[in-house]
Amino acid sequence: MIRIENVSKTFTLHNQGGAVIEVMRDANLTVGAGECVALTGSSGAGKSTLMRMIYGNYLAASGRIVVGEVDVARAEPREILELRRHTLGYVSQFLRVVPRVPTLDVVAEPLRAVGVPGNAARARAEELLARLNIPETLWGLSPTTFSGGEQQRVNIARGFAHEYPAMLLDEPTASLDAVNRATVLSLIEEAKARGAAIVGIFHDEAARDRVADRQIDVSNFTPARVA
Ligand SMILES: Nc1ncnc2c1ncn2[C@@H]1O[C@H](COP(=O)(O)OP(=O)(O)OP(=O)(O)O)[C@@H](O)[C@H]1O
Repeated sequence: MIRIENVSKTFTLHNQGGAVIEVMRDANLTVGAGECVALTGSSGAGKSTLMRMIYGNYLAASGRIVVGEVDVARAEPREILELRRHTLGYVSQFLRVVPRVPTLDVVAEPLRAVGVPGNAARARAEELLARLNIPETLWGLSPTTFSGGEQQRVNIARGFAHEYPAMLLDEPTASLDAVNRATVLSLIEEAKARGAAIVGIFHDEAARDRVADRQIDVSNFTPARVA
C-alpha cells in the first residue's frame, strides 16, 4: 500500500547562501495492508522528514513514494489532494482549527469530502467524539477555545472519521491521559484490522510496542551512515 524506493532528500537553505544539506539517502520501506510500521531513530534522524515526503509536503530529491496507485514524488498537486481526500490520512497531535466551524462538522468534514451523506457523517463524528470523551455540550462549538488535550482528541476523531486505506500517525498518543490513550490505541488497532497500512512516529514506547508490527530506524537512511 505504501512503497518507498531509493528515496533521497536534500534541503537547500536559501537564506544561508544556498547551502545544500543531504538528510536522507536510499530510503526503502514497504508497508502492506493491515500493517503498522513505526519510524524510530534519534532526534534529527529524519522521521518527520520521511513522513512529510510520504504526505507530499516535502518533495523527494529522487526515488519513488508510491501510495496506492500514486507516486507522490511525481504527482501533480491536484493528484496529491485527491490522494489525501480518499486514500491517505494524516493524524498529528495538533488540530488546525478552522474558525467558527462547530466541532461536529470539523470531525464529519473528511467524510463529507468523500461523499458520505450528512446524517451518516454526523453519526460517525458523534460516535468518535463520544469515544474520545469530548463532552456533548462542546460538539456544537468551534474547537478554537478548547483545551490543548480537547483539541488533540478532536483532531484524532477527525483523522479516524474516514477509513483511509493508508495513514500517517505523528505522535498520536502524546500528552493524552491513560483512558484516551487506550482509546486511540484501539482506533489504531481497528484501522489495522480493516486493512489500513500505517506509518507512525511514537515516542510513547509502550504504545509503539503494542501497535507496531515492525520498527524501522531511519538513521539507517541518513547519509553519514550509508556505506
Ligand atoms: N525544512 C527544513 N529545512 C532544512 N532542514 C530541515 C528541514 N526539515 C528538517 N530538516 C533537517 O532534516 C533533519 C531531519 O529532521 P527531522 O525533523 O525529520 O528529524 P526527526 O527524526 O523527526 O527529529 P525529532 O525526533 O527531533 O522530531 C534535521 O537535521 C533537520 O535539521
